[in-house]
Amino acid sequence: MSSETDAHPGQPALLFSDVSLGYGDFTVLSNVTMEVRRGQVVAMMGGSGSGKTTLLRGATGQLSPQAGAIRVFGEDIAQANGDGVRKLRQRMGVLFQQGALFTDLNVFENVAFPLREHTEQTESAIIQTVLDKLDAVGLRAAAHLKISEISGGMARRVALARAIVLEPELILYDEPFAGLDPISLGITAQLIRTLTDRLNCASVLITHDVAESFAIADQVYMVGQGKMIASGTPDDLSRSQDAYVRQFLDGQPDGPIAFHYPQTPAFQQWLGQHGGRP
Ligand SMILES: Nc1ncnc2c1ncn2[C@@H]1O[C@H](COP(=O)(O)OP(=O)(O)OP(=O)(O)O)[C@@H](O)[C@H]1O
Repeated sequence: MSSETDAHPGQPALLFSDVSLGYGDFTVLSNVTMEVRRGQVVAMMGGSGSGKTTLLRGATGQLSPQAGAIRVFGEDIAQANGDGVRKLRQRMGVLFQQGALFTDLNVFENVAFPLREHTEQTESAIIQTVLDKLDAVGLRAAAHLKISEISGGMARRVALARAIVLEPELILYDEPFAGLDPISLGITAQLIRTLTDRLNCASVLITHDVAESFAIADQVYMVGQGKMIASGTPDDLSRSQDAYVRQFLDGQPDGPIAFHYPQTPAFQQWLGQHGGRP
């Protein structure tokens, strides 16, 4: 696929080497190793609470690993100083679940915002770039609309145009398909693939959606039970007989993925303080 035409085959845009991540002395995921190269779409999958968002926080440097190293464009992000992290983040686009558009700005100004903040481009260059990015998401003719005048699916696409306006080398998408109707979902998935190919960037999707992500991903990583459960191409995973992978892909209610959040000492303590029965 497109990874074969990778313009930068030498160095992954994102590399996790034997990484453990968590909060305080609670470890969410251990020994995670994965890489994402330019031109690749990589899907990061796992059940609710398995640690997908935690991985994303590691990639942006919001969370330092408890063990191992996270390299962004070859640099250890946990070792970088404030200025270094800012420079790395400028080369990344992050699309959060709630696209958080500015409701007091119209569509055009929302997409123009990062250009005004981070570049010295002239007004005519800004108009050209913003219309070009809106065109890439099919919303050139919606430039003048207020945020209150566009649908939820359109708002996602505006947020996507804003995330790519600085032409990032790495884009992280947090649940890009959540809450979209089947048509918008298919359009968004194809957009992610097309933009990855056009910008030759590396794209990481955090998602539960098997069908859409398998249709566009070059590589899939699946986390669960505190570790990396499986990795491979969508075809590799589709053929897997691993019980966790099968339960996740087939959406079976019974299997190794527990419905109940596990009881922790902190919960037992809270319950005791509130007079609940164990
Ligand atoms: N700020 C935090 N402090 C302490 N624990 C946290 C924090 N954020 C997340 N967790 C815990 O880390 C674990 C993984 O959460 P995370 O949000 O990474 O899961 P997820 O796979 O993204 O889930 P979902 O698909 O439901 O969004 C959970 O047990 C959660 O309770």
